[in-house]
Amino acid sequence: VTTTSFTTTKSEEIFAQAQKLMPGGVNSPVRAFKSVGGQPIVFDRVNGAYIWDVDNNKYIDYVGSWGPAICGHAHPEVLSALKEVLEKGTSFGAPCLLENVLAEMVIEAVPSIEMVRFVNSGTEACLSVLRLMRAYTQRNKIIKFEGCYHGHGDMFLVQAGSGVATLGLPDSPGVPKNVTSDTLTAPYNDLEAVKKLFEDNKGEIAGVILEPVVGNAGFVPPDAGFLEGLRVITEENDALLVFDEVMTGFRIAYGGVQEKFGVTPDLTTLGKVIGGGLPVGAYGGKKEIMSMVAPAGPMYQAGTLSGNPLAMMAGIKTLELLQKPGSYEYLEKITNQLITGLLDVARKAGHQVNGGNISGMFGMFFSDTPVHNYDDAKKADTAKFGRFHRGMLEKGVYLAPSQFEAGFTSLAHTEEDIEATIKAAAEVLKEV
Ligand SMILES: Cc1ncc(COP(=O)(O)O)c(CN[C@@H](CN)CCC(=O)O)c1O
Repeated sequence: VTTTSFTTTKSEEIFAQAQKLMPGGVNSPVRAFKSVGGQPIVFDRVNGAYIWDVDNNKYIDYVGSWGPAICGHAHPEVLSALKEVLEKGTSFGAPCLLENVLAEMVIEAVPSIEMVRFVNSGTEACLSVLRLMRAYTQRNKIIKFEGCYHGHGDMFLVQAGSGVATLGLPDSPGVPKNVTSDTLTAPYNDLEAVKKLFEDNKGEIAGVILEPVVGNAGFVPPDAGFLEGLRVITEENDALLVFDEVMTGFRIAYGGVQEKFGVTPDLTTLGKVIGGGLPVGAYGGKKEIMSMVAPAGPMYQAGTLSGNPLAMMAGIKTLELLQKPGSYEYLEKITNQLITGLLDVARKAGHQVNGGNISGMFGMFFSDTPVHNYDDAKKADTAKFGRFHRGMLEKGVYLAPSQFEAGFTSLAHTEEDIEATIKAAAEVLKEV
């Protein structure tokens, strides 16, 4: 895909103005292109696998709004369902049937979820699940993994991935030490480190929370036995196992990583895909645990727009589309074709690269060692990644603007899109 004259005049104007109005000109840090350099692209519209920016450049999109656009942007069936719901109002602040419908679909799909609560973002889901972990076990400490990102809640901003890693931030200011003193960290894929933390903090750890396939340190899948090992260790210590499937839910498989890998956590967080592009998050798990959540139980959590009909309908239609036979086989096929092609042309151009995919989630590191954890990921050549990102952008391919993010495909991506992307990469990788 080549764009004749790649001009970003309007993007630059709008972004210059944005920087006067909003910190860094964005409403989420990773969008500012800080780690890849250069001018962020201001979107005008999206459709299917494509983006058009305000200068009318067209791109093949491998970010998909960071996951929600798994059926393709602005899917006609999602939009028409939303238009119908719109006629009846946007938010009730009261029970509505659509909440039951999406809840039933989520409970039906996700092995660990017997009962679910909807919220408005992945961050909210993770904040809530953290409180529930502590309320249920009456213990305060949690284990998270270096490079994993669970939203921007204070407790999680320790060795976090995603934007925190992208910007190379130390743990964020404004987070009191006494808040993060209960957050223990271990390297991803390191069961011995987890065992040691449990030994050193006997009876004090509420549970372990992780991205069961990491997307926020770049794409880092679990080593064989890692997830199974965590399930055993948490059971041995009467601690909870929590999968943060905000990114992987309904993407790695319809039932998430827990279905694909056959390891069932006690609690799960969801987001992105289940909102079909509207603000939704969710947390759920065993009825016995979820029954602690107000008003059924004493653990408080609430939200004005939680479960609103618009967001529920966007999620319902998205999951219906994903239920169509062959969806995940298609995602696996085109995404494996993509990453195999990218790694191949990169090696042919003399670069050391590692990467892979699981279903519609992929990643590539400019690194000569396979990446098993955050330390490995940080050894990657992020400067080269930045040059690669810019080169691909100018050829009409929009990749996640950070080495510490994953890539996402959709049911709307065609084999022609994949081939065009690989062709563009072959040209760019000769120069980076
Ligand atoms: C595993 C996982 N858990 C929680 C979150 C937080 O979800 P949100 O609050 O951004 O909806 C996320 C959000 N992911 C980032 C992308 N890496 C969102 C993009 C952004 O921060 O702008 C996540 O990946």
